[in-house]
Amino acid sequence: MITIKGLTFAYHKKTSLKMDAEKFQMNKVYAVLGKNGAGKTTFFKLLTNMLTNYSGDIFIDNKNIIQETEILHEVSIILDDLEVYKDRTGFFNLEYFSRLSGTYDKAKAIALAEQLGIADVLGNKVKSYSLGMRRKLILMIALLKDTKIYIFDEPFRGLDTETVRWMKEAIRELKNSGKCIFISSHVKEDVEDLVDEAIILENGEVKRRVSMEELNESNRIITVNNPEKFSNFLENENIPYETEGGHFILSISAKDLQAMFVQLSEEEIFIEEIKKISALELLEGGKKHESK
Ligand SMILES: Nc1ncnc2c1ncn2[C@@H]1O[C@H](COP(=O)(O)OP(=O)(O)OP(=O)(O)O)[C@@H](O)[C@H]1O
Repeated sequence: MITIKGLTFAYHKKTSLKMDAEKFQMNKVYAVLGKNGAGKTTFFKLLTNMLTNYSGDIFIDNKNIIQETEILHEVSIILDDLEVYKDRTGFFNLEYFSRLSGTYDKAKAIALAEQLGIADVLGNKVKSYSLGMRRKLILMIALLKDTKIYIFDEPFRGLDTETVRWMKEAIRELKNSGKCIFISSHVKEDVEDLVDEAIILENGEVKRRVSMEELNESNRIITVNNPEKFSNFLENENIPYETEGGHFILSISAKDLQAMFVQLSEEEIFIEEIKKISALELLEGGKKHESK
């Protein structure tokens, strides 16, 4: 398990990540989502001691990663901007990066490369690779390691649809073997069918954590003639909602919505517009109102 306590990190005095009392479990896939600059990569770098001048504590399996650094052998990380040695072969890079924190199994590397369709080019210099081939090589570097935690920064970027499917399957297999996996992505659809929970970062803070169930719920954006009356109604009925730019966001089934229509018309609240939206589409906005 990963536990974070009172974490604050600043680049040049500007707070870039703030996180408190967050826990992440094994056997789960977490998506870390957020706009450019939200703090995704910073979070990953903090988890792996690439950035250490922070206040607060990060524990992996109850070991403070600053004091007991050997626990980081249990973490594989692939950052979006990982630089491989372009003047060397694919084989060289796989062996080099594998040996940095463990052992190298050439047979496993070849088997993995065959699945990814790059076995034929592993003997060639990386500078002759296409972007997709280079991305595959980078994914292989992470997948060849046997660790408890895997961090993939934008793992699907530059990959074709078939490889995205393959990578998702690889991530599911890791999860089924009890690992904890973090992935960041800008493409929400890429993570929707994969993750157990999404961590929504905004300006370096966790805005929300959304479960898989919430991700798959269909939400509705509702515009009404009398917003004040409608919010009172929702609160009286104990229906949780969020608001965004004068609209209401509700997670409600079609059946319950029908029943609500009747009640609303009795109270002279009229719905002007309803739009269906997936939970992930909401993640960049919305102010949560828990019903009391
Ligand atoms: N080396 C650095 N020096 C100074 N500020 C930095 C540095 N790296 C990141 N930042 C700042 O920290 C904040 C978080 O950046 P980070 O790269 O973690 O965001 P991100 O969510 O990964 O963004 P992206 O989606 O663009 O990769 C941003 O405001 C960014 O400008």
